[in-house]
Amino acid sequence: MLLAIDCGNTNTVFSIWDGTQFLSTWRIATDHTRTADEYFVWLSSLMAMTGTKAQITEAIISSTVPRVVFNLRVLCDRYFGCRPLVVGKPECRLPVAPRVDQGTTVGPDRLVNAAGAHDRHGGDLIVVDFGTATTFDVVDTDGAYVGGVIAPGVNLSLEALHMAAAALPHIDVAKPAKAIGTNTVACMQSGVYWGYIGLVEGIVRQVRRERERPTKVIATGGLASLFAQGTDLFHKIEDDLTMHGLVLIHEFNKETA
Ligand SMILES: Nc1ncnc2c1ncn2[C@@H]1O[C@H](COP(=O)(O)OP(=O)(O)O)[C@@H](O)[C@H]1O
Ligand SMILES: CC(C)(COP(=O)(O)O)[C@@H](O)C(=O)NCCC(=O)O
Ligand SMILES: [K+]
Repeated sequence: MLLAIDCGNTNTVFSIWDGTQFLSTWRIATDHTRTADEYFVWLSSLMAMTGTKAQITEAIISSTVPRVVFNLRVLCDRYFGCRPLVVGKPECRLPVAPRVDQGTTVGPDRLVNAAGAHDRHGGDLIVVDFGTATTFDVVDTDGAYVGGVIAPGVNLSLEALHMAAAALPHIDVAKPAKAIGTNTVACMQSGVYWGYIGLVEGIVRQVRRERERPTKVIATGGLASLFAQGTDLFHKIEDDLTMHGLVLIHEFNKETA
């Protein structure tokens, strides 16, 4: 079975793919000091507690945090006896090569999202991923990642408000009942929620103007469904998009080996 690992700047997600479906998905805070042994204790206790019977023999990793890859590699080697494929490394091939400036490094999560979304929806696409940063990945008709947009993430924006202004509390993102807030928290929620809807709609409008062709918008990431309540921009919301892309890239590399 395949262990697929999606490491973001905030959270790292582990999913087990049995060849047909995901058996389980678990999330842990991203921490580059976590050792292979710690990952294994955590993983094996979750497997035992949920009765997940999985013989892991293969692994694929996408990480936006380069420092965590070392310990994840050790995890795969020591406990699962395999060498993981790491997206972004030369030995990991992509179904379609990205078309970007020479010498640039695209976040592996964005390459994975592009592959996963194109497999499900075809081109042309914009994938919006609400992570630590909010990314917009533009996917061409043939599935190539051709660029995009990186905007500050929703929680980063809230954190920045709280950090910079003495009277503004730490709050969670939520869809406010009204745009006009009648208390501090409601005002902040409105600023971030409706400000973000404006950001997403504005960026998509501008990208579509540059692309001059019909382009579907696919959203992913934990906050996608919350923002879908404020706009009809999204053709589809897919929580498992990155994981789907990881499985796809793994299969592609096996087939073309
Ligand atoms: N369902 C959710 N509801 C509220 N906040 C969420 C949810 N899922 C993720 N978040 C928050 O969104 C931010 C991005 O999370 P995540 O998608 O895991 O980012 P990354 O992939 O960059 O690690 C984090 O601050 C996280 O706490
Ligand atoms: C933009 C990102 C920080 C998003 O990461 P995430 O929010 O998923 O942790 C990541 O994709 C990244 O580090 N990218 C490198 C630069 C680029 O994609 O062009
Ligand atoms: K991500």
